[in-house]
Amino acid sequence: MIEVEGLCFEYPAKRALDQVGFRIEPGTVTALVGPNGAGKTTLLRCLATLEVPYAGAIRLGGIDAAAEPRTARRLLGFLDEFFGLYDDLTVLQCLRYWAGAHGIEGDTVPVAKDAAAKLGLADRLGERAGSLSRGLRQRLAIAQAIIHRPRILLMDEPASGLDPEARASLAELILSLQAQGMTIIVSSHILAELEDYSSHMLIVDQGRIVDHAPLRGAHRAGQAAASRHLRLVLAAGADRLLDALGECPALPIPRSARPGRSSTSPAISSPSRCCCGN
Ligand SMILES: Nc1ncnc2c1ncn2[C@@H]1O[C@H](COP(=O)(O)OP(=O)(O)OP(=O)(O)O)[C@@H](O)[C@H]1O
Repeated sequence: MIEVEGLCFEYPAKRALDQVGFRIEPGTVTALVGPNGAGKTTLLRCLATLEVPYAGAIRLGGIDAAAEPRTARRLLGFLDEFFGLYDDLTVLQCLRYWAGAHGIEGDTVPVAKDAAAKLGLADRLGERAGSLSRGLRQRLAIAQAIIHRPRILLMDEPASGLDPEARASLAELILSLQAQGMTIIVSSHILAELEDYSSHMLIVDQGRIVDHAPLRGAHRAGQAAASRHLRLVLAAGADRLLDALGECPALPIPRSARPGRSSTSPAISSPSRCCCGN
């Protein structure tokens, strides 16, 4: 569904993406994670055809995004991190406006009502966008992004600024959009936001993909993430850390690093006890 090869993007004084490549299967929810400045927004904007990379290829549903950006955009919904709404319009008017902007012809009311229903906004159609809470504004922005029934939805930091209840509801919403057949990429630098709904994780750092892996299941994504990204807090320095960790069967220590396979890395030292967290 989404294929990226050798993608490079540069701002005037900064290479933001460097030889990025990956493939995302239809119907998956991919968490795009990485620290601040890693390149998440730039990557999403390139996928959304809002930025033009200087090298590499992006294919969306088999369509070459550089050669046919307009066709590619029909497949795409994009939620910007700093989305804007027409605050003076009602929810229904906002949705009808976006239906028209996406080229939907004829009576746009049923389409707008359908999108509102999908996002739990059916009883808010007459309310002004400017009067909605942050969580409901987020829902309206997503409804606008999916009004043309895209096959791919890209969301940049959708949980930012939401309270825990609204975040939980966003997670449910993402799962329901996935169940409707969408392929979704959601960016965040907060792992905990992504763990309830992601089927895959794409980790970017300094403009490069450092890992891309399936998680064991949406509801166990957090455990999987924890098992893949372990933070050790050492009470004191000690030798033979890998030997100590290798004795714990629950830890995913690579075979090559297990005791007796290789010498302990001189860069890592181990205490006789350590505590682990994520
Ligand atoms: N308009 C710009 N001009 C110059 N450099 C930029 C511009 N936008 C982003 N950058 C730089 O490109 C790199 C990638 O930025 P990007 O916004 O894609 O990262 P990010 O992972 O989304 O970060 P965050 O989590 O903070 O939103 C960073 O070093 C950033 O400073």
